Amino acid sequence: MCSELKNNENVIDIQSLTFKYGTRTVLDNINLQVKKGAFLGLVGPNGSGKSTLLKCILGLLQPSSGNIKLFGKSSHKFKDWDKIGFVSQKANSFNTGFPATVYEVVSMGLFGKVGLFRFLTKQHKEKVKEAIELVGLSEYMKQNIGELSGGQQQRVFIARALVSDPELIILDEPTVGVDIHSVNNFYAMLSQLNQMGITLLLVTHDVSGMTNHVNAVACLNRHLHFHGNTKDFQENHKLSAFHGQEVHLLVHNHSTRGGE
Ligand SMILES: Nc1ncnc2c1ncn2[C@@H]1O[C@H](COP(=O)(O)OP(=O)(O)OP(=O)(O)O)[C@@H](O)[C@H]1O
Repeated sequence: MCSELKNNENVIDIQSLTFKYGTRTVLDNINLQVKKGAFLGLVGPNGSGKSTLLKCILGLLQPSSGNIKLFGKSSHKFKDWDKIGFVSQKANSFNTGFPATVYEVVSMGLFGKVGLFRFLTKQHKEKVKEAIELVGLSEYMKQNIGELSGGQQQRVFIARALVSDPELIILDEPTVGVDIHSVNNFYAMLSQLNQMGITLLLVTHDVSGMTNHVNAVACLNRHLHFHGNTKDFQENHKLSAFHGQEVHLLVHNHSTRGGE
């Protein structure tokens, strides 16, 4: 699926990035590299600049200074947006009362490639089914999305991102509103996608939930305070320095089924 970049190459390369809203600096000299195959958790307190950083990466905001490269290309010259899937908070991304089946919602992920109101080919239809299967929702294919649980709905949005064969998926707080049992399964599914070679950047407040699944963590609070592997992240002194108080991580080694 993801063959163009070698394993040690950067999917995202952020160099000396500063972003200001007016005169207020909310991102200050950020340097962050996300390697191909990484599953990076980006954490930080409210207002620390996480969404702003994502918007800069996605080309929705222009940095005040610094550079962002996506797949080795400057973000302002980057055109292969098909390579990047984006899954936002469920509540912000979709009106779940919308009368559409799981199959229809996932098909929408192909509109960028196929065009709106064009017919899907047999291969496209197979692709949609494959994506739904990958997120474990085959039996819900014909069900209305509004009838699914929060965790299942988020899986639908992942499948919608997967149909265009992205090499990187960026997730902004995808577990907000998802019950605790479904969250574990949701992370396990993300790990599976990562093992298939998809690079993942997960923005979350759920520090304890994600720690067992991601393979690297970045801590943002206007500055990048830490970027490294989960083992180092779990050392309390790093977290203390970051949050200004002692933080205890809950690390769950079991996976709980149910709740979906
Ligand atoms: N459009 C805007 N205009 C001015 N200031 C903004 C704007 N959007 C965000 N901010 C401010 O920039 C700072 C960073 O916001 P941002 O939304 O990036 O943080 P965040 O880490 O994603 O927060 P949260 O976890 O609460 O979603 C905050 O102080 C916020 O108030």
